[in-house]
Amino acid sequence: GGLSYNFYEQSCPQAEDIVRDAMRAVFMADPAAPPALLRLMFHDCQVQGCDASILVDEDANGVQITSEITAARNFGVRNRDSISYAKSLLESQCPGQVSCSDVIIMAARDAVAFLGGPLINVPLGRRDSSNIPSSAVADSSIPPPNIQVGDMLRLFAKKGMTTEESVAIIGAHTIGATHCVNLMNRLYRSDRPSTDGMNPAYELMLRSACPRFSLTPNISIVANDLTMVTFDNHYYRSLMAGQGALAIDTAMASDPRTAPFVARFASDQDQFFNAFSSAFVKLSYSNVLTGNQGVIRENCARM
Ligand code: HEM
Ligand SMILES: [Ca+2]
Ligand SMILES: [Ca+2]
Repeated sequence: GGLSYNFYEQSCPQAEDIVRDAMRAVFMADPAAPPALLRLMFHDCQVQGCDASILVDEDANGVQITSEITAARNFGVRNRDSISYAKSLLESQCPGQVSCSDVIIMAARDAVAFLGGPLINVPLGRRDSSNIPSSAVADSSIPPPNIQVGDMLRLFAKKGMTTEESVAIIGAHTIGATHCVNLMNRLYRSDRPSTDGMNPAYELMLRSACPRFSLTPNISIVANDLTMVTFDNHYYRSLMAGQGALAIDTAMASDPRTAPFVARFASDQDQFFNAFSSAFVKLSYSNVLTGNQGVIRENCARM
């Protein structure tokens, strides 16, 4: 698809090392940065493809625009500045060569490896979008926390993923956290089913972390699994115990299409890592611009 494993061999052979070193500094300073950067990649790739549209805040003349980041579904997305930091190092070494969209992919890859996950070899050569991004498209393209299993499988099948890979890619939730605002509906809506597979003790814990009349649902967070700073298979063991924070997490453990993979990943971390790695590469191929399409932005925030 126009991407290759040695894309920067001539134009910027040290590109991957520059990004890795920059990210190591970011990750050492802020343990919440790796999950943020992994989610940033998903939310970029999900909207118009992996084209760094999520980074744009200004048009070509430097005039502020309504950017994707203002979409409600992008609530909590952070660390766009870490991408710009790595990009500025690249610009000083190899000006005009490395796209912002490739930096997003490399940073997400490095985040997974930094927290103990697989080191994923990803093809490079993406180019950046040059059309004004839309927060409305972001809100309609990024899945809601209560997405049904069937819709989730269709979403990832469009990216060529098998059911196993779809279950694996959501294993990204083995790191990071969820803000209470994304849990209130699940915990307190009146038409909630009497059981949606959530463990009662875990539900009590969530309710005390996120009280119904909380004044700080945009600030309070709960861990996505018990090892939120380790990329491991604990997430799947939590799901089997009814301890998934989001409805889609819990649903994967009981749906007959996905449950066998949840169980397998819970007992075999290597299998999770292998399926996650191939799923990550497929995600990173979403609607990429290559060749003469798009541009290499100099400033990731400006068209
Ligand atoms: C059906 C698919 C998915 C849904 C509905 C979903 C939904 C969510 C929600 C609601 C949050 C909490 C955000 C917050 O409150 O701050 C979250 C967090 C997160 N998601 Fe997903 N997600 C999905 C798939 C993915 C995928 C494919 C990835 C990456 C490959 C991913 C990576 C993450 C990460 C790393 C976090 C933690 C972020 C942090 O701690 O800053 N998610 N997700
Ligand atoms: Ca995008
Ligand atoms: Ca974990």
